[in-house]
Amino acid sequence: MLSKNRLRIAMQKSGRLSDGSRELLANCGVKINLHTQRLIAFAENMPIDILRVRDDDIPGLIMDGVVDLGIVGENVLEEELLSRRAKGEAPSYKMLRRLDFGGCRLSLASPVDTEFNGVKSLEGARIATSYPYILRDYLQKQGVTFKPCLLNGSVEVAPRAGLADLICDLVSSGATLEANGLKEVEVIYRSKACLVQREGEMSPERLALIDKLLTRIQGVIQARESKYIMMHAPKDKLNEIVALMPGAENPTLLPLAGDESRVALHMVSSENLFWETMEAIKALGASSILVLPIEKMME
Ligand SMILES: Nc1ncnc2c1ncn2[C@@H]1O[C@H](COP(=O)(O)OP(=O)(O)OP(=O)(O)O)[C@@H](O)[C@H]1O
Ligand SMILES: O=P(O)(O)OC[C@H]1O[C@H](OP(=O)(O)OP(=O)(O)O)[C@H](O)[C@@H]1O
Ligand SMILES: [Mg+2]
Repeated sequence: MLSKNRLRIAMQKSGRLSDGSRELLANCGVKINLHTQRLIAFAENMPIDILRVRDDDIPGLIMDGVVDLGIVGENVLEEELLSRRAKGEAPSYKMLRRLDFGGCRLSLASPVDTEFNGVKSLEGARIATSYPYILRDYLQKQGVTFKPCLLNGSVEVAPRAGLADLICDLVSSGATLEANGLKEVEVIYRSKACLVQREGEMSPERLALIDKLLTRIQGVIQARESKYIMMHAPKDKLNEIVALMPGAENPTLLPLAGDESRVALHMVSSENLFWETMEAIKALGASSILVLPIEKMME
């Protein structure tokens, strides 16, 4: 039985978002044993219960106030929002933040051998999708009506099966489209995983716990996007070297024993350092360039 006093978080049980969701919570110091097939997991060190469900159910669980937080794709959240609005409901939730995984786009795709003459030419077309409301919202704004063909999975087979003229489905690398003889013709929605909170009353303790988690998530994501950079740099080229580093803060400079012309330079960069930048830094006379990952960060 779930306790009313513990924070409830819904995440995808198995699929594209489950590893990212589990890792994020683990990196935030939430200790959960998800190795078992249990659909409910209890954190050992914090008053948090995890509900492991189909991703499609997460927006509804948040909007109905069953869980306090959920980690879900923006695409699924938006579809549920539009679907409930179409039924005359007024669903609500709080978007706490976008996360750094689950990036994909919802796109229209047509068979490679057919010509695409723009969205306006789709009037009356049969389009297979699992996202009828997002698609309708997009096409309606362009004054286009279409015939939806609802499929919950394997949408890519619809044109070859003679069910539809085009599809509207999620794309990331584009490999699935290619394997099915389809080409992406229009992006209609860009999505990432996000952290969502239910509306409504919450105890001060629960709000404080959400706040703590959010601060930790910020630290985890910021650390993942940052690098610690160390090098030996010539003193007369310091400005040029620092200017090459993306998102650099003030560097720390330390003397190098037995070398008057160079210093040890340490700094945190808010982005990854590309090979090209490292080569340019080396060309300015720097050596022993190290780029290290950062585990945690707090400002
Ligand atoms: N190719 C992809 N690359 C990155 N993220 C993706 C990709 N496809 C989907 N996603 C994101 O991950 C979410 C979950 O995708 P997944 O394919 O695991 O869903 P599902 O098959 O509906 O799973 P479930 O069994 O939970 O209903 C999508 O709603 C989307 O936000
Ligand atoms: O552009 P790509 O990198 O090929 O990714 C796109 C595919 O990924 C998703 O399905 P997934 O593989 O998660 O399987 P599913 O159909 O079981 O949801 C999505 O529905 C596409 O089919
Ligand atoms: Mg699903």
